Amino acid sequence: MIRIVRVRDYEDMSRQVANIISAQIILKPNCVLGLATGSTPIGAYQQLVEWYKKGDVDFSQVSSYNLDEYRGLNGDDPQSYRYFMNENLFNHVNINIENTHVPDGSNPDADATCAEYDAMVAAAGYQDLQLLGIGNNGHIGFNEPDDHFSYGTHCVDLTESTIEANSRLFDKIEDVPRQAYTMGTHTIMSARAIVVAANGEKKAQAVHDMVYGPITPSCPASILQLHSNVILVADEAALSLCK
Ligand SMILES: N[C@@H]1[C@@H](O)[C@H](O)[C@@H](COP(=O)(O)O)O[C@@H]1O
Repeated sequence: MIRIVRVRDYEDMSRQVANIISAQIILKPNCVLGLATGSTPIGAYQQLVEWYKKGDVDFSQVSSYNLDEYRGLNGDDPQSYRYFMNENLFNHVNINIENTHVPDGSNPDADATCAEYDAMVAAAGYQDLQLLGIGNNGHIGFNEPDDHFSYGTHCVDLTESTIEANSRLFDKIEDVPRQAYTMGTHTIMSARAIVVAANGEKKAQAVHDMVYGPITPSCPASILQLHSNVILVADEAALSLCK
């Protein structure tokens, strides 16, 4: 079931999402968080850093597993998702960096990287709370539209639309990696609770299809309808097709 929280704007969305994450940490200080990258969660991470500095949220026992990483990028690369997480959250709070996990984009052995990542998430007991953004084409993590749902962590060929959407963060489109390692559907759906954040008109079709469309791998996010505890935090623009 997907519960919808309507918010005014990006700032409001960020505060609501940060509140859900901090509530999870307060309820279970040693919780396992599933974390996401992209423009969407940046505001929520900033809010959490602010509350951490005020002493209202303590990450000392938290562990985290990120959804995805570009294949071929080292964690020191400013375009890598490991770098993004360090810059936007981990370096500013008291999380033990050893307890933060991102698939190893520098390992060209896809089978080994993915198997190792799945084993780690499973050994941690899966995510208490998974944070998700949504791609313009309905992708979650880097699970792109396909003819079947993926299972565990795997290597994907990014679609042209995703490469184009993400090229805004690179100097030129040729620099965007063509492949990524991503948690699969089973891993994402194994989380006890899931919060999806979405803002802006570009997400409207994907948000509509996620909530009201058929459950189909052509909109990977639609599988969230089968999860018992999903909260969608979205602004009016992202909800504009959900009448
Ligand atoms: N792999 C990431 C996703 O995890 C993210 O949710 C999505 C939306 O990104 P944004 O938040 O920048 O719109 O696309 C990226 O490609």
